[in-house]
Amino acid sequence: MTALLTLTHVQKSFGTHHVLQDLSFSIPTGSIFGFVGENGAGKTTTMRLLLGLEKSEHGSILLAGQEVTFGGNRTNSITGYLPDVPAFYDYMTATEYLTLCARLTRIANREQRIAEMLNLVGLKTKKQRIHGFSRGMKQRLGIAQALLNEPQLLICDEPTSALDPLGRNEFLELLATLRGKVTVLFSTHILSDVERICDYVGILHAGRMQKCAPLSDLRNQYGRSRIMLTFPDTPTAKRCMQVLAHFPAYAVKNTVMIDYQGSYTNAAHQVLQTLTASVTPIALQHKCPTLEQIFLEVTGNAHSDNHV
Ligand SMILES: Nc1ncnc2c1ncn2[C@@H]1O[C@H](COP(=O)(O)OP(=O)(O)OP(=O)(O)O)[C@@H](O)[C@H]1O
Repeated sequence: MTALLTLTHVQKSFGTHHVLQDLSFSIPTGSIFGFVGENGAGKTTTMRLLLGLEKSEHGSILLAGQEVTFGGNRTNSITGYLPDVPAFYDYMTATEYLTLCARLTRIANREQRIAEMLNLVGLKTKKQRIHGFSRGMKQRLGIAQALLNEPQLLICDEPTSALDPLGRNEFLELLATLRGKVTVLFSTHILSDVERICDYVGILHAGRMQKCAPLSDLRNQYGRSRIMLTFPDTPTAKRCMQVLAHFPAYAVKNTVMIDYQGSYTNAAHQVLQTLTASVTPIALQHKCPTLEQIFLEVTGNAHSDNHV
């Protein structure tokens, strides 16, 4: 794995509040990296450090082999940034606005690059002014702007939080098309969005990166896989609990949940072999651990009462 971005032992405090205590992690080149943490965990602070907008007390940040420094803007030429609600000059059209940005940042081949970006994000409106854009269109224009300078790293700070389900869906599909072309740092509270498009996940908690791994590894390591049996009624589910007395199972109304480790096939086989004819389920479902379960476990917020 080659890493585009590496943070090593980064510390950042505001007065006596130690927000980042010892933050170390890497983002593999070309990946979509889901950056998650509770409110106030320090995600925005980390992104501001990556953009050279905050000064750390300790540690180093290397982006594409270059040191990121406070107030320095060298690495910003290879970084794109998309905030949750991007601001524009609303009286302009998308093309006018991108032309202004391209002029300010001295981008070569302006016209061609702008046309490519508008095409990439699917904004075909030539004459419409930005004030008439939906939130989703504005977010897509935000991506076009952030990608204008062909960055190696695209930082997105809660980019879907202000979007409706349709806009969110379109936005995620667009972000997923960037996989392998741009390395994306995707900060969000919406864990289902991370599950949908990210290959790597970093969980920030108590000033440190508690876990940083491919999502598939976290699924294997954390969270419980379950088998869910559905019965026609609650009494049958209760009878099933008696039959499965030696399994780590619990009943919720007419369903029975069974935790298992290892192979799903083996676990399902054992359960079905143990069941008797009087407790035949009407459905059997395999429940994979969700990122939410994993997140709660890693941050120490998982409840022992595991009813779903
Ligand atoms: N300029 C500042 N001065 C003082 N405290 C700050 C400053 N910026 C951030 N903080 C504090 O640092 C902590 C981390 O804030 P940050 O915005 O980085 O968290 P976050 O993980 O992005 O949270 P959220 O998910 O709510 O946006 C918070 O307690 C916040 O109040």
